[in-house]
Amino acid sequence: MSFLYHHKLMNLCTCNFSGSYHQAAVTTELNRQFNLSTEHGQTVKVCEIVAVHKTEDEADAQARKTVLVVFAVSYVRRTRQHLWRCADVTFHCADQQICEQWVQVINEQLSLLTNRPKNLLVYINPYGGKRRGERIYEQKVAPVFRQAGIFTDVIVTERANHARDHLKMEANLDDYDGVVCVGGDGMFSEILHGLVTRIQTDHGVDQNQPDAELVPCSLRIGIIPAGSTDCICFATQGTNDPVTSALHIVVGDSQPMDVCSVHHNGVFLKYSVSLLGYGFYGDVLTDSERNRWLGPARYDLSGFKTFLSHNYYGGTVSFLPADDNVGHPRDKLQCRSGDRGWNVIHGKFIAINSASMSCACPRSPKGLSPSAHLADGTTDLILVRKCSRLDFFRHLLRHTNNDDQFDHWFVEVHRVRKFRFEPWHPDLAPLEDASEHPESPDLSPISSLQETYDDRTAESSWNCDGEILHHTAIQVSVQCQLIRLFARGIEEQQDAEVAV
Ligand SMILES: Nc1ncnc2c1ncn2[C@@H]1O[C@H](COP(=O)(O)OP(=O)(O)OP(=O)(O)O)[C@@H](O)[C@H]1O
Ligand SMILES: CCCCCCCCCCCCC/C=C/[C@@H](O)[C@H](CO)NC(C)=O
Ligand SMILES: [Ca+2]
Repeated sequence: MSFLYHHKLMNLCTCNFSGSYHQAAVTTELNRQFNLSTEHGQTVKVCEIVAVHKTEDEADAQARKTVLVVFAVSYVRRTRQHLWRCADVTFHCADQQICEQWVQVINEQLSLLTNRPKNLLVYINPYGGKRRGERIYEQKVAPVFRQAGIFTDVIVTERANHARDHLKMEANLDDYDGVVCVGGDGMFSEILHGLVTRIQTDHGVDQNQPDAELVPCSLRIGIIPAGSTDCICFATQGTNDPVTSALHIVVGDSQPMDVCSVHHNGVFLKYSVSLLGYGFYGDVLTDSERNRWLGPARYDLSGFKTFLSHNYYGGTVSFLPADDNVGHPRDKLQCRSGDRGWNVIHGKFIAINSASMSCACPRSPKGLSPSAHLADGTTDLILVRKCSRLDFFRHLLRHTNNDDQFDHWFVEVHRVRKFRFEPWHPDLAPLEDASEHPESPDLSPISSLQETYDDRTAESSWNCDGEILHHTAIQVSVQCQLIRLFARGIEEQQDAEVAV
């Protein structure tokens, strides 16, 4: 149902929300921020109303020398580039009873929206990003929650893994409709692990079994971006803006999301929702952790250093393509259990990236895999083979413009449901990789940097949503729609609402 206001309808506005209310003539006047002279109209959907409340407008009443009863409707207003703001439209009525009826009816309509959270558990990482988590929450988010009548229990974390452990062992999840994470991707990872592990424990599911059927989480997770990359927030709502996130939570958005489970020899290691990166992104993260004091700038410095190092790593990647379940009636593959359909690739790789979502972030607005989907049960496996520095630079550059970053001879991408990686054992590693491109001379003048590098012994590490994994041989399996966020994915760009 829509709540329509238009300057031509303002003087006689018909209120008939449920059929049980009599017609009411409501004299209204829009706030000064709206231009009454324009011909444009505007519709506010009830599901995008944040709150309605009676207010005082003494100044206006004095100017008009008449007593006016006023109520204000706060609603979601789209501005530019997926940014949402809370805007108010104020209605003036000559009659107190009519005003109260409007407020009551709107509140009744809001109470029918059962997807809206009423009680939230909020965790704030005071040390994420530029260390502004607490301020961001208090100044930008708490007022929106208060306005929407949401109750919160807030925990400012005192150590790494505080939020994870609290969710795993202490929190009374029945008290809440959702969990809010104020921080970056690392903090989100804590919430993810705490919540998913708790649900599996409560349901007696053993996470160490790579083929275990995991139980989806009923509680949704909201992300208030206050980290360095904030790629999960950016890729699920199109912007890293705390107020926009708060409003997606208030309106009760729900976005299912795939989660990768990562195992090593049958032992559970971690979950990942965005990037699992070996080689380049693993090395960037390892180096950046040494420079945490630099804040978000640490990624730029480490990215530059890692690019200059130009390391590559030998290994074997096996994967199960996403379309193997579909098959074809004439493919002669009979229904049998086992590992049919696995592809195996041996090679030397600068980067092995598994992007379970686009991994868009301000540095790379279209992300590592622009067409990856949030909830399709697959991850995009991107293999960047050994190539020249110049070629790798061209590849990286394409993450920042509209050119296709996969359109290089040394890059291949596969949409997969599962994959495995095994680093080459130094004694078993082939001396030459037959897959290397014959015409790819290293055009870089900095090739001396590579002289001490032994590509038969070197191993990188895995960057798992911004956390380092301590094993290199891993098995990864996508768990379709294991969690839900207070988000709706990136909306098709609409014309931003201007003053009406
Ligand atoms: N009170 C705390 N003290 C120290 N570390 C904490 C605390 N609370 C959480 N952490 C840890 O801080 C790490 C980084 O936090 P967060 O992800 O919020 O910021 P970031 O690393 O700057 O951002 P991004 O992950 O987006 O790059 C997380 O791995 C989290 O476990
Ligand atoms: C010549 C300019 C090259 C610019 C290349 C930009 C490519 C950037 C791609 C960034 C993808 C980030 C994916 C997100 C990963 C997060 O999980 C993680 C934790 O926050 N962040 C990082 C940086 O590892
Ligand atoms: Ca996916």
